[in-house]
Amino acid sequence: MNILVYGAGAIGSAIGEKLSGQHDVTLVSRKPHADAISSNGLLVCSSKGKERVFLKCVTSIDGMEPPDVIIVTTKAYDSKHAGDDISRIIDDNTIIASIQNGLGNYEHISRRFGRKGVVGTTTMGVTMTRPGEIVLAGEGVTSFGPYDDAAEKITDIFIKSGFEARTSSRIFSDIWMKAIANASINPITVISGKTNGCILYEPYMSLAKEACYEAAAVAEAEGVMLDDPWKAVRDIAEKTSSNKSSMLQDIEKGRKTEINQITGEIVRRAGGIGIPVPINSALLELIRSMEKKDKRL
Ligand SMILES: NC(=O)C1=CN([C@@H]2O[C@H](COP(=O)(O)OP(=O)(O)OC[C@H]3O[C@@H](n4cnc5c(N)ncnc54)[C@H](O)[C@@H]3O)[C@@H](O)[C@H]2O)C=CC1
Ligand SMILES: CC(C)(CO)C(=O)C(=O)O
Repeated sequence: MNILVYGAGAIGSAIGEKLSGQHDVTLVSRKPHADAISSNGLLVCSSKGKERVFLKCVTSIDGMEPPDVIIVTTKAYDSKHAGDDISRIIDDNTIIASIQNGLGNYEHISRRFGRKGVVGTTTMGVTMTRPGEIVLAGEGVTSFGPYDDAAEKITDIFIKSGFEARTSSRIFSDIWMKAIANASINPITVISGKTNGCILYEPYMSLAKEACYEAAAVAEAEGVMLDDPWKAVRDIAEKTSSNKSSMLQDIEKGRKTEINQITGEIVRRAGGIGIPVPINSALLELIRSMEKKDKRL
C-alpha cells in the first residue's frame, strides 16, 4: 500500500519507519528533518539499540498521486492546514487517519471531506532529539475508530506491521480521556516545572483533580461516557511519573504548545453549553501567557 505520513516529527517518523517494513511509505516533514533523512536515513534509538533506516521523506505533496492511506501526525494546531493541504491529493478510496492529541482533529481532518475518516490515539512515547533522529521510549497501544471498515483496515495494517493496535468502539471516549489527562497533567507540569508525577501530590493534586472533573463534566454533557476519569488520570501520571510532559518540553524549548487544542477546546465547549470551568480557564490563561513570555510580568 502507498502510505503517506503527513507531519512526520517524533510520532510520525516512528510510525512511518515501522510501517515501511511492509508498505511503500512517504514521510512529509519540514526541510531540516527531510534533508537529514534523505542524506543519512532516520536513526531510531530504543532500548533495543540504534538502527538507521532509509525512508522517502519530502517537504511537499505537490503533484502526488492519491495514496491509499494518509496518517496525519502534525501537532493539533496544524490540523486545519493539514486537512486543507491533503484535500488536494485524495480520492474516494483514500483513508485518512489522525493520530494526535487534543480535541477537534477529527473534525478538521476527516469530517470536512464529507465522508468517514478514522481517528486514532496512541500511548507511544517518542522524542525527536535532532533532525533525522528519534528516541522511542515506549511502544504503547494505538487505537482507531469509529468502529467501521476504514478503522478496521488501518488497525489491521498496524497490527501486521508489528504495532499493538485495536479498533475501539469507544474511540471518542478514548480521545476525550486522553485530552482530559493532558488538560489535568500538562499545564500543571509547566507551572510547577516538574515531571508528570507531581500531580500525585499536593499542592498540585487538588488542582489536577478539579481540572479533571471540570473537563469530564463537559465530555459528559457532549454525551461521552467516561469511567472514573480521575483514576484514569492518576494511572497515566503514575505510569509516566518521571516523564517531562510534551507541554513542559515545548515551553522549555520556546515552542508553541497544544494548550488551545486541549484546555482551550474544553473551555470553548464548556462556554457553549454553560458549564463553569474556572480551573481550566485559569490554566489556559497562565499557559498562554507563559507561551508568549509575557513581558508585563
Ligand atoms: N511524541 C509523542 O510521544 C506523542 C505525541 N502525540 C501527539 O502526536 C502529535 C504529533 O506529536 P509529535 O510527533 O511529538 O510532534 P512533532 O512536532 O515532533 O511533529 C510534528 C511534525 O509535523 C511537521 N509539520 C507540521 N505541518 C507540516 C506541513 N505542513 N508540512 C510538513 N511538515 C509539517 C512539523 O514540522 C513537525 O516536525 C501531537 O498532537 C502530539 O500531542 C501523542 C502521543 C505521544
Ligand atoms: C500522557 C502525557 C502526559 C505523557 O507525558 C502526554 O501525553 C504528554 O506529555 O503530552
